[in-house]
Amino acid sequence: MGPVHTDFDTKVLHARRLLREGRDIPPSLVADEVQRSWSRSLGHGLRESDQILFNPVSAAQLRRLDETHRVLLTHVEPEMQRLFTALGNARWMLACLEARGTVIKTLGGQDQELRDIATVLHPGRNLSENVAGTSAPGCALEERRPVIVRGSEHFLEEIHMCACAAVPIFNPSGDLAGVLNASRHHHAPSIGILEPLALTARAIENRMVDALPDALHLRLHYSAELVGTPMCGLLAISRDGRLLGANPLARQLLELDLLPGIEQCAQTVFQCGLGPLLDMLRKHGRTPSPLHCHNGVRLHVCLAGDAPPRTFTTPSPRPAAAGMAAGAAPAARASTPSMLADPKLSLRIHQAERAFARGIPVLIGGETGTGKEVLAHHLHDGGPRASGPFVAINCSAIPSGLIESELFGYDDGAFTGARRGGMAGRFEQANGGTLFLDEIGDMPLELQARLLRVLQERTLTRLGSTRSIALDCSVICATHRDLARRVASGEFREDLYYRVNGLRVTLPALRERSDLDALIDHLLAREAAPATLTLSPAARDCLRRHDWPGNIRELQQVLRLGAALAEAGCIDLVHLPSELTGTCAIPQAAALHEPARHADGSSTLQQTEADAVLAAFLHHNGNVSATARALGIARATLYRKLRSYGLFTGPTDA
Ligand SMILES: Nc1ncnc2c1ncn2[C@@H]1O[C@H](COP(=O)(O)OP(=O)(O)OP(=O)(O)O)[C@@H](O)[C@H]1O
Repeated sequence: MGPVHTDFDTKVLHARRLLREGRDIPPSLVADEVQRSWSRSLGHGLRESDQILFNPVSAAQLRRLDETHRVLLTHVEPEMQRLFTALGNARWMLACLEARGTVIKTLGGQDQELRDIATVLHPGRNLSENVAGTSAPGCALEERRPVIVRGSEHFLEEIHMCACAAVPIFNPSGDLAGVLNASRHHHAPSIGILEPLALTARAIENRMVDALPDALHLRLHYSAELVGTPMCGLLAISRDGRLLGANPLARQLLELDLLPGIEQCAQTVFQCGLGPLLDMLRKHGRTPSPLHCHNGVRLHVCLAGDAPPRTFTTPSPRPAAAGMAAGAAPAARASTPSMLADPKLSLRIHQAERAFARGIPVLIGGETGTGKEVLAHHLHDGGPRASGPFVAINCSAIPSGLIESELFGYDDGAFTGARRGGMAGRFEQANGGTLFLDEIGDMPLELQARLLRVLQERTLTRLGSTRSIALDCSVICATHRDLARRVASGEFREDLYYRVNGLRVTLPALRERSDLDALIDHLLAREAAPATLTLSPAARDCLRRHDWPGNIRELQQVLRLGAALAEAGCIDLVHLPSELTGTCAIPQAAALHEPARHADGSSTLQQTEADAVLAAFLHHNGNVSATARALGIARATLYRKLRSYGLFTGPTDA
C-alpha cells in the first residue's frame, strides 16, 4: 500500500487503532456497515495480518463451480458483459460471487494494471467475511445491501490496495443469489460505480424472474408510466395462482414479506382474486390497469408477454351459476405427496377431504409451521369451490381493532381513515371459494358472536352499511391452541367451537412424523429446482436427529440454506446451521470413523486426531480460520483433514 496522505486514510487508520484497542469508534470515522463488518471479522477469529492470497484453485474446482452455478451464470454473464463494455477503459475489474462468497465469474482481470486486484478476485476464491474479513462483496452478502469498501477499510492488510463496490443479487424467491462487485485500485479517484452496478444487478434479477417457465409474467408499479421500464416490479404466477417469483421491487411494492410463506396465492396479493385478475389481463394486455393489493396500495399492473392461455385458472364461476353446490363431487385434487407419506396422517387427511367436500367444517390443529395453511389449501383445491378464490387471514396477526373491518369489510365513510369507496372484507373476497381463518383461537371474544352469526346466516353486512350480502364460501379454521380448554376457561364461545369443529385434524410436529425422509426429499427437490441436490449421509442423519421446534418451516429454511451453500451438488454437514450440527456432528463424525477404533473400544491415533479436529471445528462454529489457528495448522491442511472426514466437499477457499 502507498503512503497514507488522504484525510480518508487518516480517519480509517485512526479508527483501526481504536478497534485494536477495543475502544468505541465514532461514526464520523468509518461507515456503520464497515464497523459492523470489522466486528464480525474479529468475531470470526481473523487477524489483520492473515493472508488469503495463496493456495491456487484447481481447474477441477473451477469446473465444478461453473457446473454448480451454471443457471445463475446464464443470467449474470450477458449483463456483466454489457456493463463491462459500457465502462470502456475506465479500468474496473468486475466479479460475480455466489451467495456463499465464492467468485464465480470475472471480467477485466487481463488488464496489466489490475493484476494484483485480479489475484484477490480470482475465480474460486472465497471472499465471505469469515474467510476474508471486511470486503465489499463479503459485507454486501452479510448486510444484504450495496456496500463500498476502500483501502484500509478492508480488514485484511493484504487487500488494502483495493477499492470495491458490491451490490447483492436476489433470486425470484427473495433469497440471496450472489453479489456483483467492481474493484479497482484504492488510489484511483472516485468510486462512481454503484449506480451502474445496481442497475446491472437489477437486470440480472429481472432476467431470473422472466426465465421462470410456465408462468404468467406481470409488470407493476405505482406509476403507470414506469410499468414496463427496467424500474418496475416483476411477478411470475403459476397456473394455479401461486406466486412463483418476484423481483425485489415487486416484493417491496406488494409487501410480500408481510404475507405468510413464499407461496402466497395471487388472490391473497391482489384484492380482486385470481379470476378477475386474469379477466383484466386478458382485456387490457400490456396496457397498465389499476389494481388494489392486499396492503391497500393501488398499483398499475399489466402483462409482460402474451395473454394468459385458457389453461390458467379461469375466472371464479360462482357455484350457483356454475350449477355447483356444497356437497358436490370434489374437483381433481392437487397432489401433495409430502403430506401423505405418514400413514396415520394420510388417513386423517382423506377423512378431512371427504368431510370438507360435504360441507362439514374442518378445524386444523398443530404447532406453528406444521403445514396448517398448506392442508387448508389442499382441501380447497380438492373441494367443491376449488375454482373460487382461497383467502387466508391470520386472526392473531391483525390488531383486534382491525379484525372486524378486515373480515367483514366497510362502506364509504364508515370510520375516520376508511378508504374512499369502502372495502370488501375477507369474507366477501372469499365468496365462491374458501376462507381460511388461521389462529381462530386468538379471535377476540366480542367478534366471535358476529362470526358465528355470519356462519349461521350466511349473510353479512359491511361496517357502516345496512345492505346484507349473501355469502357462499367454505370456511376452514386452524389454531395452535387447545380450543376445548379455551372454551372451558371462557375465552372461546362454546357455540362457535361446535360450529367450526365438524372434524378436527391435528398435524403432528415434525419430530413426531414417520415420513421425515420423504418430506426432506420433497422439500429438497423443490429448493434445488431446476437443478438436483443430494444430502450426504452425515447431513441427513443430522436432520433426522434435530428436534425441529419450528417444524416444516424450519426444515425448509435449513434446506434452503444448505442448497445455497452446497458444493458440487451435495449438501454436507458444513452446509447446515451450527445449531443443528452442534448437537449431532460429534456422534456422527465418530460414527464415520468407527472402523478406526480398536476392538476393545480404545481409539487409534488417527481417531484421536479426528476427534480433536472436529471438536475444535465445532467449538469455532465451523470457522475454518479460527479452527486452523487454534490447532496451529494451515487452513489448507484443515480443509484437507475435513475433506478426509467427509465433512467438506467444496473447493478450498484460500
Ligand atoms: N406437506 C407439506 N409439503 C411441503 N411443504 C410444506 C408442507 N406443509 C408445510 N409446508 C411448508 O412449511 C411452511 C409452513 O407451512 P404453513 O404456513 O402451512 O404452516 P402453519 O402450520 O399454517 O404455520 P403457522 O401456524 O405459523 O401459520 C410453508 O412454507 C409450507 O410451504
